[in-house]
Amino acid sequence: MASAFRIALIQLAVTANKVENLTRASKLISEAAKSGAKIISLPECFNSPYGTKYFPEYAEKIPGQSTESLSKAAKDNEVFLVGGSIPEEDNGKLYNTCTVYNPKGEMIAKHRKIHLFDIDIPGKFKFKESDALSPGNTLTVFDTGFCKVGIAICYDIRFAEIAQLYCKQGCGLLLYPGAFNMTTGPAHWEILQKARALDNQLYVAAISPARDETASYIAWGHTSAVNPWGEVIAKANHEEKIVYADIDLAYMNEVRQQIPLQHQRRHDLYQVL
Ligand SMILES: NC(=O)CC(=O)C(=O)O
Repeated sequence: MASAFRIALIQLAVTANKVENLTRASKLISEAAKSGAKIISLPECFNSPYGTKYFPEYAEKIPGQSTESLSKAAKDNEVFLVGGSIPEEDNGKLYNTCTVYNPKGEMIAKHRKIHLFDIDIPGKFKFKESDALSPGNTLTVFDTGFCKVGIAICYDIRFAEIAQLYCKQGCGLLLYPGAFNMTTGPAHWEILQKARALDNQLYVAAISPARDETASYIAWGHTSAVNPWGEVIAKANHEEKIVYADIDLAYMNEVRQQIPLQHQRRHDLYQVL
């Protein structure tokens, strides 16, 4: 399998119309596949506006309407597809869930957001995802043949240990469907991607919905990809856009040889268990 491949990150303009979101996502997935992308990702909450009041209304069982549409898009375009996330209903509980498909359209992974977004920045921004959602309890890595890919959702990017564990499990790429906002986005979105990429010397991408100034939660946008040297190699502004990034695992290995962090850890003194 090739050590260099293209990924596409779809900064989708999500609306309140679920069918419209699914149709538009499928169209952009086809466009990205035609441009040579082998792994394609949608943003967090790609089928619904982001907000605790929307989750119960848009929630679906898996499999359901949205995941059937993702499976078909992966199969029709013969790509690995990371389905951003959707509000999922299971046994009376709601989750923020990412499903992943192989080029045959088979679901190969399902990841529920582990850390719920409960923050309070007085006078600026408050959000309590746990008012509506329950947290997931598993970490998620899948293999593509190109490299192993680790998945986590949005707020999960702030927890460095997950990325470290994924690195230890052999991932070359971490994908974070996410929707930062106008307070934390400019402050932390890019620097967190750089931090996870540099700490672990791998590729990191974060995939946001496009910004909708009329929404109750205004997403920062700025879908981007960062290489193992900590450089932003591809980036959107805030409008709908497909962001392409070329992943080069030979380059990743070069960086790891030049600065051999992986072999220099003092596990005799410390260890993340
Ligand atoms: N929306 C999120 O889950 C996270 C976020 O916006 C932040 O960490 O900031």
